[in-house]
Amino acid sequence: MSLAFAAEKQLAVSAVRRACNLTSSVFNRLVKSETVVKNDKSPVTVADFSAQAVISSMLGKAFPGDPIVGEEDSADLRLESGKELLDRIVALSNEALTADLGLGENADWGIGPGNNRTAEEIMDAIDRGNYAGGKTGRMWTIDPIDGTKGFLRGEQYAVCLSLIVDASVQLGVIGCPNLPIDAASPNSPKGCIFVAVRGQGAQQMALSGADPRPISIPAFSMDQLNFLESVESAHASHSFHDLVARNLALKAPPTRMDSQAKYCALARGDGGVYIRMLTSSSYKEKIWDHAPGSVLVEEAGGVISDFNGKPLDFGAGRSLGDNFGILATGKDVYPKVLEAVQRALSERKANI
Ligand SMILES: Nc1ncnc2c1ncn2[C@@H]1O[C@H](COP(=O)(O)O)[C@@H](OP(=O)(O)O)[C@H]1O
Ligand SMILES: [Mg+2]
Ligand SMILES: [Mg+2]
Ligand SMILES: [Mg+2]
Repeated sequence: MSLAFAAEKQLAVSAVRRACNLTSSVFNRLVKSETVVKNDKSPVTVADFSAQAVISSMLGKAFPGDPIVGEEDSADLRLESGKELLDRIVALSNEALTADLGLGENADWGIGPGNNRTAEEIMDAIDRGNYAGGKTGRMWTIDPIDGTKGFLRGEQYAVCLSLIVDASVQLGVIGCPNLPIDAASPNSPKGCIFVAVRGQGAQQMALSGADPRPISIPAFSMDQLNFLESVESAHASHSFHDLVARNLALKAPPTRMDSQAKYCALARGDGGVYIRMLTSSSYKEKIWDHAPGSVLVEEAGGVISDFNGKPLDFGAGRSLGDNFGILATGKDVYPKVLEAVQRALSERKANI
């Protein structure tokens, strides 16, 4: 008997790998090039749309009935002013879809030489990501480039895909083209894919699929524990995280990293706690920013919840349901860290 979600996992890894190859090549060709003026966001825009088109095209072939919650939509590309952008996206998507990787991928997924899509097909693939989400049935989430700011800085970013069934994340695949395979030697080759299927554990492999190995969250003593937090202070409140760190008397400084690479770092023990305090009461966290990371952390033996200890609600639409803050860490230290978060919340309230 084959394992649950075996076909989905195979497709998801292959789609994320092709999308990672694409985003790396856009970075090398465009972001690094000196012809791109500083603060020009177009390389990330091109890579974002193309990566979503590649993943969605493959999902559409393999699982045509499954809806997709994707971050991007093609409205801008359908305007006259979007023509040039669209041409680049079609060329890049087709380059990624038709590449012959020699990895024995399934020919039915519409990939490999000769599988070029038209501009209309590419835009339709992007727009298959417009699903509103919900409590029941199967749906995929795509975040083609998570950590767009990190991508432009040449730092961490992630290509993220998940399968949610009846509001429970069953499969998460995260590609991190800039993450060293071995965190202990930062000069080791870069580029990893993280995979988790519910009930089947968590795994890391090189982008090529080589060197697959199970990963899990090690037991941390409070002395060794450190926080993993966003680089962008607009995304998460560093000052609130500092308050929690003081409550725990942490000695190690926080590691700042963009994207769901933080969840990957946690899952293999590069850091001890993922923490994310909202900076604005009007912002709702998006399900594609946390679904793959959440199943990865759980399958690596960790716990993920909001700051009230409630599970993340992936069944309330494109945004998370009624959750406040995000906390993920190993099972053994979780109760202590949650308590420190709650103490920091009441201290902050008392000081307002
Ligand atoms: N005000 C805000 N608060 C929290 N998250 C935000 C935010 N504005 C944007 N984000 C999300 O933060 C993600 C990056 O996560 P991190 O801060 O952990 O690197 C972004 O993903 P994208 O880069 O895919 O748009 C975006 O969805
Ligand atoms: Mg994102
Ligand atoms: Mg994104
Ligand atoms: Mg975004």
